[in-house]
Amino acid sequence: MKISPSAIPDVLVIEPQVFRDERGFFYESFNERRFAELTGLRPQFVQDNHSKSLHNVVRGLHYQVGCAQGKLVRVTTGAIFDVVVDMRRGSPTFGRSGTIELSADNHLQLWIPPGFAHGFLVTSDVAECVYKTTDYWSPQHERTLLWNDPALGIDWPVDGEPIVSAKDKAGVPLAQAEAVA
Ligand SMILES: Cc1cn([C@H]2C[C@H](O)[C@@H](COP(=O)(O)OP(=O)(O)O[C@H]3O[C@H](C)C(=O)[C@H](O)[C@H]3O)O2)c(=O)[nH]c1=O
Repeated sequence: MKISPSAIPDVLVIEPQVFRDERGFFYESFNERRFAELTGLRPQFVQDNHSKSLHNVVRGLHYQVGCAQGKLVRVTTGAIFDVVVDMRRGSPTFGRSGTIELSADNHLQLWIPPGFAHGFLVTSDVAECVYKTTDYWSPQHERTLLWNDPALGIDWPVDGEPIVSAKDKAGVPLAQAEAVA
């Protein structure tokens, strides 16, 4: 397993060691001891999520206030353009976005600390995204940042009009968004 920093300090890119043979491949998708050795972090995950999305779907940008979730995200089918935005009040990178391709082929994972909005665009025909969270989903604490707010400066590689939920279409621009204390 290799850990590399991303454009935003604290957001980490994880490249697992993949063992391939004539049958296929095997890799440890999470190892608490190894993760702690390499990052100094011991996130306590309480929830595993799995979503499947069609081509050109955008999900997000979601975050929680009061019970912010850290997330360990990977893709098991297809590929996504994954996006994080720093929503931590007082952060020197507040409002800064980071993007990365996560795919079933590259096996990359993203560690997103609590306090970040997260979302993605599906760039393959279909994509399955699985991720662990360090706190429970809480609808009343969930906030939606407008995914295509020009102030975020995110160059989404959309294929025409993306498929976006009503909730996400009603997202809040960064200038009006609630920060995470
Ligand atoms: C997030 C969540 C949702 N739900 C239910 C609520 C809805 O009935 C249904 C779909 O929820 P939603 O449209 O919010 O799903 P996504 O748009 O994939 O939300 C996720 O989008 C971005 C990518 C994230 O990083 C978040 O983890 C998460 O907010 O699942 C649950 O029962 N538990 C949950 O933890």
